[in-house]
Amino acid sequence: MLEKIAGIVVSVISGYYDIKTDKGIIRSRARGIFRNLKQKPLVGDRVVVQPDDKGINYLVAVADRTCELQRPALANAEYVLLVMSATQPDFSVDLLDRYLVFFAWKKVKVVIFLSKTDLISSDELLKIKSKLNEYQKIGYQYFVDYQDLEQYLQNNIDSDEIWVLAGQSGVGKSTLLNRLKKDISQKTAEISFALNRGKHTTRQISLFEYGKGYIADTPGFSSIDLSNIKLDELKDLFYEIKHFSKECKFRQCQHINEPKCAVKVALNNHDILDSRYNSYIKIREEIALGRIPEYRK
Ligand SMILES: Nc1nc2c(ncn2[C@@H]2O[C@H](COP(=O)(O)OP(=O)(O)OP(=O)(O)O)[C@@H](O)[C@H]2O)c(=O)[nH]1
Ligand SMILES: [Zn+2]
Repeated sequence: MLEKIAGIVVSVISGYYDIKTDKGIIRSRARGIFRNLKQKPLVGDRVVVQPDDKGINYLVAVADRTCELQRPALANAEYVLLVMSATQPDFSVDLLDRYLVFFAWKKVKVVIFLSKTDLISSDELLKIKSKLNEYQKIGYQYFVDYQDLEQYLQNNIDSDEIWVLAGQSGVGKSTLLNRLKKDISQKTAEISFALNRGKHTTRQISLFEYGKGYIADTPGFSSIDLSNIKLDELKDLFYEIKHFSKECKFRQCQHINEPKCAVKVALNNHDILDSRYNSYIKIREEIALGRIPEYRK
């Protein structure tokens, strides 16, 4: 019996899968069975590789995914590094809430990075920071300084954890990625996916090592579409609304006009931001009317 090895798909090139394992990168093919089942393995998949009697490596099993993203396709992302720009395009809590709802729905955790702070005054930065502090209270950590972010990612990206950048077009995702990649190539010269070098035929997502885990080299979520979120599940995607809703009189309270609604009480006490509650109502109406716009990357 030839040895089976567990690993993670770090890139896909013309039907070949590069699997990072304890024994280094193993280039494999996928068994036809995956194609037949329409279970095409993706970058980020946790897989098992086994050589056949001719020594050709085959991907023989793919573990269930914790989440799956499209455009570009990526499995098992644990965190999104959401890039929001201070200006060009302007910082918007409305858009931020939409992203946060989407990622909560996708079950991906979020850390926020505020880019282009060099283009605004210190007063404007203070204003944005005071808004972001409110999001920090909800549970969304944020960074405005590249060095702080870099240090955080180095120390906190956990073993085998996958991170992916996201954000509106023009906020600086590629700029940030290039900077992170440059850092890593300077600091850990020995890490390289040597098999890949110069062989990219199509531009596909791949993972580069960062901290103890990985960052995807292409931003994800090129568009966010909220229209498939169910009306009833939306409320729990706002974490602080979910938190306060435990005290609502009705278990199915939608926090609109129901009596003894703890969310409304929290809103009146300013324990929930008006802007967050308004985002909830607005997105709810859009879903109800089926007229959610698609936010392009
Ligand atoms: N001044 C300043 N400019 C920045 C910063 N980050 C990015 N830019 C500029 O903003 C523009 C857009 O940056 P990109 O990195 O291409 O943005 P992106 O998010 O990858 O954009 P898409 O590819 O359209 O999704 C470029 O001209 C960058 O040079 C920053 O921190 N400060
Ligand atoms: Zn309620």
